[in-house]
Order: sequence, then structure tokens, then C-alpha cells
Amino acid sequence: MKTALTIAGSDSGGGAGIQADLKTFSAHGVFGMSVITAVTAQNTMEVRSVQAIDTGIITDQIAAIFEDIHVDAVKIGMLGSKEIVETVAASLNTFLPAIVILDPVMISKSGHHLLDEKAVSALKTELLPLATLVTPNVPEAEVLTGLSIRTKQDFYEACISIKELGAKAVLLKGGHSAGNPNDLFYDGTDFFWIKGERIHTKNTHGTGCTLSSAITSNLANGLPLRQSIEQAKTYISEAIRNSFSLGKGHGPVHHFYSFSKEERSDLI
Ligand SMILES: Nc1ncnc2c1ncn2[C@@H]1O[C@H](COP(=O)(O)OP(=O)(O)O)[C@@H](O)[C@H]1O
Ligand SMILES: Cc1ncc(COP(=O)(O)OP(=O)(O)O)c(N)n1
Repeated sequence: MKTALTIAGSDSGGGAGIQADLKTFSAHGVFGMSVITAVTAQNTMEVRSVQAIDTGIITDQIAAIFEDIHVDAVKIGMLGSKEIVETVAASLNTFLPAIVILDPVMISKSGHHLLDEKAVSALKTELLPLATLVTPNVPEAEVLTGLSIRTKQDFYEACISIKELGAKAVLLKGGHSAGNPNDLFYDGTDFFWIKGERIHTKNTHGTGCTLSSAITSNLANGLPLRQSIEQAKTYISEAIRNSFSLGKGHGPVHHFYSFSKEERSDLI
């Protein structure tokens, strides 16, 4: 069985963060492992409080996994602080995983800051160069580039600017734009649009975490990058289509097995 590791924050409400990542890995037949960077007291309406995890135990969690278990792909989500960004970058530089998907989580749907302003420059200089793919949403890409992103042309320019920060490839997500949620991919050579159809629901908690974890799972399972992204887009679209009302705010997306019984036995 293939393995994937998420380095991210815990969402007590179960819709985003580590919890969404592990559900997505399981749904793809991948064995999921986790390094917790922060604990959030969160539900469908708000992030009430955040406790960062001590950097020593973050280093230990990563080392405990890599010194014992083969990791096919790593996904990075909420990091919270500059110190945690630097700690994670140092560990990745030690263990050099082949695949790193970086979701540069900055603000929750409920409006809570999940990354300190001081951490942004460390994220750009220390983590982006280690990423196989970075998956910002529009507000995150605006912070990373200093550009305002409204038009299709802005999407192209933002991708070029983020690629120049050192990531091998960029997927700029269009969920926050008006109209259909089309995402733009760029790897320094080719651009391609991953087209979506807007699903009108308030239950979209955890969409970014789920998409990046689905891409991570597909890469861990050996698919090429483009196919991994295309299949992950299908997965997140179905997960949003089948999302449900849980709690009083933004309900979670629905995680489902993305392969047949026969395919599942092939994976094990
Ligand atoms: N209402 C929606 N209908 C269909 N797809 C969506 C919708 N909202 C977001 N998406 C898609 O979900 C994925 C996550 O995007 P986005 O919501 O922008 O990320 P984040 O959760 O990081 O803000 C992207 O592929 C985006 O296009
Ligand atoms: C612990 C934690 N990590 C990440 C997020 C943001 O997740 P995302 O998938 O972008 O979903 P929304 O919060 O935007 O719904 C989070 N909320 N908590």
C-alpha cells in the first residue's frame, strides 16, 4: 500500500485540516500519516482558538515517521507561525521526500488567520522551493505575489510570479473567483485550465485541504501530475456536490471511495 503524510493543523470539527486530509487519503486507498502543527478549536462557524505545537515535537513527529516508514508523498497545510515554517523546512531538507504538495493555508472560510504575517516570507523563501506543486487560492496568491487577481490574465501573471518563487509547479484555484471555479496550472512550460462548474452550496468547509490531499494521494499512487490534478478536481467536485449540512455554518464536503472494489484490492 502507498503512503502519504500530512503536516497540518487539527480541525476539531472534522471538516478541514488533518481530519479532511486523512479522510481523503483513505478514500484513495492510501495509508495516511500525520504530523500535527497546531490544534484549532474549530467548528462549522468559527475558529475559536489555536494552540501551536512545540517545534521540538514537530521535528520529532517528522523524524519518527521518516526514520521508520517509506513516505510516497507529503502534503503540507496549516503551519501557523514562522518558527513552524522553518522547522518543517529544516526537516524536509533532512529527509528529502520526492513529492511535496504545499497548500499555503492562510485564512479559514470563517475568516480566522491561520498563518502569521511574519511567516509569509519564510514560507516563500524556505518552503516554496521544496514544493512539487503549490496550491494557493486567490487571496493566498495575492499575498504571495502582491498582485490583485481578478481577470483570466491576472491568473496567468500570478502563476508566473509564484513559479518564480521556486515551486516546480503552481495550481491557482478559482473557488474564490466569480463564475465557474476554474483552476489554472503552470509548470514553467505549459499552462492548462482545470475547469469546474460552480455548485451553489454553503457547505464547502475543507475544499482546499481536500483538493490538495486528493492530488497528494493520486501522486502517491503513481499517477502523473496532470492526471493527479484532473482526477482530484473530479473528486473535489463530487465531494462538494454531495456535501451536507452539519452544524450551523459551512458544512463539510463528503468523502467517498474514488475507486471500485477491484481497484481497491489492486492498491493493497
Ligand atoms: N462552489 C464550488 N463549486 C465547485 N467547485 C468549487 C466550489 N468552490 C471551490 N471549488 C473548487 O474547490 C477547490 C478548492 O478551491 P478553493 O475553495 O478556492 O480553495 P480554499 O478552500 O483553499 O479556499 C478548487 O478546485 C475550486 O475550484
Ligand atoms: C486546521 C485547519 N487547516 C486548514 C483550514 C483551511 O481549510 P480549507 O480547506 O481552506 O477550508 P476552509 O476553512 O476555507 O473551509 C482550516 N480551516 N483549519
